[in-house]
Amino acid sequence: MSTASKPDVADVHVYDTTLRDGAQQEGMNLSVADKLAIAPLLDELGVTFIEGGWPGAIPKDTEFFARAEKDLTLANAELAAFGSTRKAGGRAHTDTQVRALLDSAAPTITLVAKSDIRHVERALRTDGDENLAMIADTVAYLTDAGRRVIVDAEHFFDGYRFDPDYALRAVTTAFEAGADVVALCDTNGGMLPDWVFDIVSSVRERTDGRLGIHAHNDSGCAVANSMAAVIAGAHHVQGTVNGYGERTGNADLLAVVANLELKLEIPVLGGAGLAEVTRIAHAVSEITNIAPFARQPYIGASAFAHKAGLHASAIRVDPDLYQHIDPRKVGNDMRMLVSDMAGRASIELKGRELGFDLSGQSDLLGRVTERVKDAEANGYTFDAADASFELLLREEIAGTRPAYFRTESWRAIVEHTQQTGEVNAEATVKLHTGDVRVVSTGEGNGPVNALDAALRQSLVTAYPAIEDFELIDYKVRLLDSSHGTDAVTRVLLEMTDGQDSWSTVGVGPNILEASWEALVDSLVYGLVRHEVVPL
Ligand SMILES: CC(=O)SCCNC(=O)CCNC(=O)[C@H](O)C(C)(C)COP(=O)(O)OP(=O)(O)OC[C@H]1O[C@@H](n2cnc3c(N)ncnc32)[C@H](O)[C@@H]1OP(=O)(O)O
Ligand SMILES: CC(=O)C(=O)O
Repeated sequence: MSTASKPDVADVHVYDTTLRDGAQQEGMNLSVADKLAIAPLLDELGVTFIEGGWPGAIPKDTEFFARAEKDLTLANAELAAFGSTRKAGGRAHTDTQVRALLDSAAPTITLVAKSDIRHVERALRTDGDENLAMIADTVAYLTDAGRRVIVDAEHFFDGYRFDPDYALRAVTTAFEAGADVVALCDTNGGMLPDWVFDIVSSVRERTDGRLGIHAHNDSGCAVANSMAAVIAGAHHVQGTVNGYGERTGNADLLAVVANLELKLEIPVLGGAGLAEVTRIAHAVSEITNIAPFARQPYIGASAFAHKAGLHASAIRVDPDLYQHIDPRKVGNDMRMLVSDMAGRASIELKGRELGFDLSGQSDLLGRVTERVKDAEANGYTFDAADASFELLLREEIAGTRPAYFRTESWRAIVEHTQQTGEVNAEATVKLHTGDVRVVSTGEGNGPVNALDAALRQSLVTAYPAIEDFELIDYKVRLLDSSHGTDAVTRVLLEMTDGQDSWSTVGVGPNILEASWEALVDSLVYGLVRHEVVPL
C-alpha cells in the first residue's frame, strides 16, 4: 500500500450515519427530538449526507423523517433514509418496507444489500441470483422514483476474500441498476488497512462507479481502513460522530475528515468546517448523554495536553515540535499538565496558561517544581486539579495563601438508624473571618456533604459569592490498599459557579481530612477567581 501520494480525488462525500448506525451503540437511545437536535449540528459541520434512520422499521425513525420534512432545513447536507433491499421472492413495488423508504420523502435512500454469498445463502436463505435480482429491482425502482440511491454492500470485504467474483457482481449489479454510490462495508470490522487498500484498488479497476467505505472498528483500524480506502480510490466515506456504533463502534468520522483535510489536503466539509469540529462533537455528546472521550484524536480534551517535562521544554521553543497539527485548526486547545513529570518549562508554560508570566524566574520555577514533585510523591495529583496547582503557584509567588478565613476546628458525625436504614450526618465548623468567630452546623446524607454545608454556612455572610458555588463531582481513591485502614486517601472535587468549573485535590489519612482539604481549596479558589478581597 502506498500512502505517500495524494489520491486523485475531485471530491469525497462525507456520509454521517450517527443517527442510524451510531444509534446501534449499546446504551444509546436517541429520541426523535435528539435526532432533530443533532441533524442541524451535522449540517453546520458541513457533511454531505445525514442518514436519519430506518423508516418503516423503527417507529421513531418514521416519525423523524415526517418531522424533518416539515421542520428541518439543511443548508449543506442531504437527508438519507436507510433500509434494505426487497424481500427474497417479492417485488420492490409491492414491498412494504421499500414503500416506507419512499414515503419518508428523503431525497437519498441507502439500501443495505448482501454481497457475501455465505450471507445470501445462510442468512437470507436464498440463492446468489435472487439476491442480485433483489438489488437490481430495488435500486431501479427507487431511482425510477427520482431518488438518489446509495448501496451499502454489507460484509463486502469478508465476502470478497471468500468469493471475489460474487462480491464484485453485487457491486456492478447495483451500479448497472442506477446506484450513485456503492459503499463497501467492513461490517464485522476485522479488516486491516493493507487488505482494504488492495481490495478497493481491485474493485476500482473493475468499475467507474463511485465507491464508498463503511468501516467498523473491531480491529481498532476503522479510521485507518477508511483512509486506506480513500487512498485506493473511494470517493465516499461513512462514519459517525465520536465513533459511536454497534460493538466497538464505527469509523470516527471526525478523525477521518480531519485526516482528509489536514493530512491529504482534500477539502471535504462544506459548512463551518474543521475549526468548529471540537465544539460540535461535544454538543453531540451532550445530546447523546455519553461523556466525551478525553483521548479521542483531534477533539478530545487530552488530544493536545502535554505532561512530560521534556515535551514542555521543547514546546516552549515551538509547539509544533511536539504536536502533529495546530490544535486551533480543529477548534481545540493546547494544555500543559502539571505533575511529578513536570520540569521548570512545564511550570512556566502552565503559569502562562493561567495568566502568570514566570519567564526568567528560575528560582521560583525551581521551588514550584520541587513542591509539585514532593506533593505528588505523597499522593497529590495536579493534572486533575488545576485549581489546587494555581493556589500553590500563587502561594509561591506571593509568599502566602489568600487568608479568607482561619480554621479553628471541625468535626463530623454520622448516625445510622437501624430500623429505617437511614443515614444522617451532622458537621460543625469553627472558624474566623477577619475578627469574627463563626460556629456553624450543617447536615447532609453523609459526613462530607455535612462538612460542605457547614463550611459554606460559616462563610456565606462574609463572602456572599459562595452562595453560587456548587459541588458537581466528587471522587475518592485509596492510594495504597496494602496498608488497609492506614491507606492514604485522595479526594478530587469539581466545583462550579454556574459558568466555569474548577478542580481541587486533597490528601489525608482518611476520607474526611482529604475531603476537608479539597473543599477548602475549592472555596478559596472560587473566591480568588471572583476577585473577592479577604476580610
Ligand atoms: C449491518 C447493519 O447494521 S444493517 C442495519 C441493521 N439495523 C437493524 O436491524 C435495526 C432495525 N431492524 C428492525 O427493526 C428489524 O430487524 C426489521 C424491521 C428490519 C426486520 O424485522 P423482522 O421482519 O422481524 O425480521 P428479523 O429482524 O427477524 O430478520 C431480518 C429479515 O430481513 C432479511 N434481510 C436481512 N438483510 C436483508 C437485505 N439486505 N435485503 C433484504 N432482506 C434482508 C433477513 O433475511 C430476515 O428475513 P426473514 O424475516 O424473512 O427471515
Ligand atoms: C450497513 C452497515 O451498517 C454495515 O454493513 O456495517
